[in-house]
Amino acid sequence: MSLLDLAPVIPVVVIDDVETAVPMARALVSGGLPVIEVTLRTAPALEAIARIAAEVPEAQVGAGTIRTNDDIAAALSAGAKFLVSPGTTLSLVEGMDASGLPYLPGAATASEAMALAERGVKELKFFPAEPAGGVAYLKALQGPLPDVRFCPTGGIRLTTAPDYLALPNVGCVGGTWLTPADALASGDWGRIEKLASEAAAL
Ligand SMILES: O=C(O)C(=O)C[C@H](O)[C@H](O)COP(=O)(O)O
Repeated sequence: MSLLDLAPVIPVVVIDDVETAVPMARALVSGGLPVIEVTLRTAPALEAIARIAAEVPEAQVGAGTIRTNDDIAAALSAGAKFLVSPGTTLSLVEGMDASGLPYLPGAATASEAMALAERGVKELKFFPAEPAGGVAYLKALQGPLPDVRFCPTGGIRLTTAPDYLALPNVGCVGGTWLTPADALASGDWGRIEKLASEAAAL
């Protein structure tokens, strides 16, 4: 099944302390969000992916902020199940394709989406969703690019997600609002599970 259709929301997670990775993933899964993107923005990110992959088998853990082919290799060896990038270069999409994993390459314009669709890649991350034009922009892309589907991410919250999810060219949305830094730091797994269950009901 397509990455876009597994859950209405993909939590985008920034891990500062590797010890939070497994309880956080369990809270997200219990709340109903099994697809989790761990951004490669922090030092513990790869170890966090490895631990979630090993200890939370119900989760589908992927690597976000993929920018280089070295990132792809590192994500693969950590056990990532999918790859997400904020934007796309030719070598990056070639590397993602060669990885054998599902992937969501980033695109923010009609031209970027067309370049990927020309290669047969038609499921994309729309980033940064809100600054790039949000719901109105995606609605406008639907006419000329009806076969391209998106996971918009960037500035989306629980209250704005439904407008995106109502679009026919949106499969799911991504966001960091499910795992607030203060909830991770204080180990407030109940709060994260509640945020996940609200999002899973969208
Ligand atoms: O790190 C990445 O790979 C990214 O592409 C950026 C993230 O998806 C956004 O930063 C989402 O963050 P919020 O706007 O807080 O929901």
